[in-house]
Amino acid sequence: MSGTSPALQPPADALTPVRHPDAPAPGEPLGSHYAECFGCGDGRPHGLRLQARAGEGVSVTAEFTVRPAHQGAPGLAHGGVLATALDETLGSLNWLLRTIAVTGRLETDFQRPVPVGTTLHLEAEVTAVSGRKIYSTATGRIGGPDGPVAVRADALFVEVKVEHFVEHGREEEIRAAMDDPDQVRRVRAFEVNP
Ligand SMILES: CCCCCCCCCCCCCCCC(=O)SCCNC(=O)CCNC(=O)[C@H](O)C(C)(C)COP(=O)(O)OP(=O)(O)OC[C@H]1O[C@@H](n2cnc3c(N)ncnc32)[C@H](O)[C@@H]1OP(=O)(O)O
Repeated sequence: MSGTSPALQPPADALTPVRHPDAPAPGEPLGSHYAECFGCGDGRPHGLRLQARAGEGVSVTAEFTVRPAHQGAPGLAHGGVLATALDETLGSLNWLLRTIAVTGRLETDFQRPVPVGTTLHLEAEVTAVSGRKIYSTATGRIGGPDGPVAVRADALFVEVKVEHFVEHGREEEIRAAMDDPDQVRRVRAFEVNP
């Protein structure tokens, strides 16, 4: 069973998403937006280290291999970890729009169990934009990029200013992020708003 609540239905006057002219070319890796991010950073030993690549239009692909640290039931991925993989993949779409946005709502369907050692092949795309609201959808397949869907999600991201993080984040991490020597991450974090 899968379904989407009315909160995730774009309004009738929603716009078709437009890829930013400076977005990475299809196939290019997006890199990490923050080294300590549990989804995409390489600073967290048990993090997902998900690597997303730009696709056509406003879409991305990504892979995540389930490790023992990601178990819920014995030998199987924890559902919350799989939701994180979907959330991270969906969140990376905003880089193609050059928008900073946070997850407002994430609805996930778990359709097949995902064993440890499995690589989840993720695909996501923005379907509509309405003001600050960005509507998107994602699937995670197992057994290959064309394998059966194990998990899927629909989401609403809400555009925010960089002040969202400065106001709400802990000061020491904010300072460290601002001092990050990695130019790509700094650009993604601080220069995405026009
Ligand atoms: C210095 C260091 C910088 C670092 C720079 C890093 C940059 C790159 C970081 C990216 C990180 C990615 C990581 C993965 C993605 C996460 O996991 S993000 C983390 C999880 N999400 C959060 O923490 C968000 C927490 N929630 C909030 O902060 C606020 O509720 C929100 C979402 C910003 C919305 O609050 P708001 O700005 O006051 O907006 P609000 O007026 O309430 O809503 C705006 C519209 O959205 C709708 N809406 C809001 N929430 C919902 C909802 N839950 N359901 C349905 N509709 C909703 C409203 O109805 C409204 O619609 P309209 O009236 O315009 O039609």
